[in-house]
Amino acid sequence: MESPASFTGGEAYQKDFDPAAYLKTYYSFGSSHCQGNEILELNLRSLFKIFISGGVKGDTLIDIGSGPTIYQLLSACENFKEIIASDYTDRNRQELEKWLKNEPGAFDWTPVVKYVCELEGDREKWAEKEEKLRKKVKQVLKCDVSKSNILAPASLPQADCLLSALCLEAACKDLNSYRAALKNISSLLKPGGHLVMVIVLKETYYMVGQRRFSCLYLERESVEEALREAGYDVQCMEVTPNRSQRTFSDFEAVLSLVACKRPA
Ligand SMILES: C[S@@+](CC[C@H](N)C(=O)[O-])C[C@H]1O[C@@H](n2cnc3c(N)ncnc32)[C@H](O)[C@@H]1O
Repeated sequence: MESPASFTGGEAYQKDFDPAAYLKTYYSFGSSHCQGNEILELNLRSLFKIFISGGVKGDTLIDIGSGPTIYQLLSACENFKEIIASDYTDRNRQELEKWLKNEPGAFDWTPVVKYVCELEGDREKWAEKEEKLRKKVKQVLKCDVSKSNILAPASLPQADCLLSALCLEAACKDLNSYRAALKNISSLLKPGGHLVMVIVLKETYYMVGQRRFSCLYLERESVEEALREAGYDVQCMEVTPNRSQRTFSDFEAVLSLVACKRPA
């Protein structure tokens, strides 16, 4: 199946991607939006398994296409000294900064942080974890995965770990650009370093408020092939079918993975 003709590229993201609507739809815990919550819980458990049980660790982690969200960093922040977040749009980066600076009007991640603390063994440590994460995120940078230097004009030393959740399939028009984007982001990773990804499979669109955003239709096999071609050995991969109601998007499964960058 082809992704829809109406590809929503950088301009659409910059103009129409509303961080508040996105957060409300997909990241309200305890709201009536069950789909977001189930998938969010699944992703939080996968990231817990990868970082806490699986022990992916190091000095620096770069999160690519962070959007306005921090859930993906909650377990990771236990295992890295420094985190760099990044996103394409100004509004997403501002929304993220608002939470990092604990400013009024920032999204309330407390229920999500509590859930992760519970997974990690002590629900009561949520305020400590929020503070830890706020300290560890050193920068929020502009990023464009379609460029060879994705963080230009910034330039960073290669990191021990790259994390990317739900970004490349949103940012890329076709499989060729997906493969190219994977290679672009990989230049930021040390040989032997880990790439952690959360990916939606067989999705063609997702809604942000009333706006429909396109998604590159991906199958597990195309992801595996793109990773091999970009120089990775996949260490673990888990596919979970989507059993929830499909109101805001049409994905069929979520894939989480850890891959290791082969030495050059
Ligand atoms: C579905 S959201 C995912 C956000 C967040 N990582 C999450 O897990 O909810 C897709 C993100 O990709 C970003 N994006 C779109 N095009 C991009 C590009 N060319 N380079 C980097 N990020 C891009 C968007 O700004 C948006 O934040």
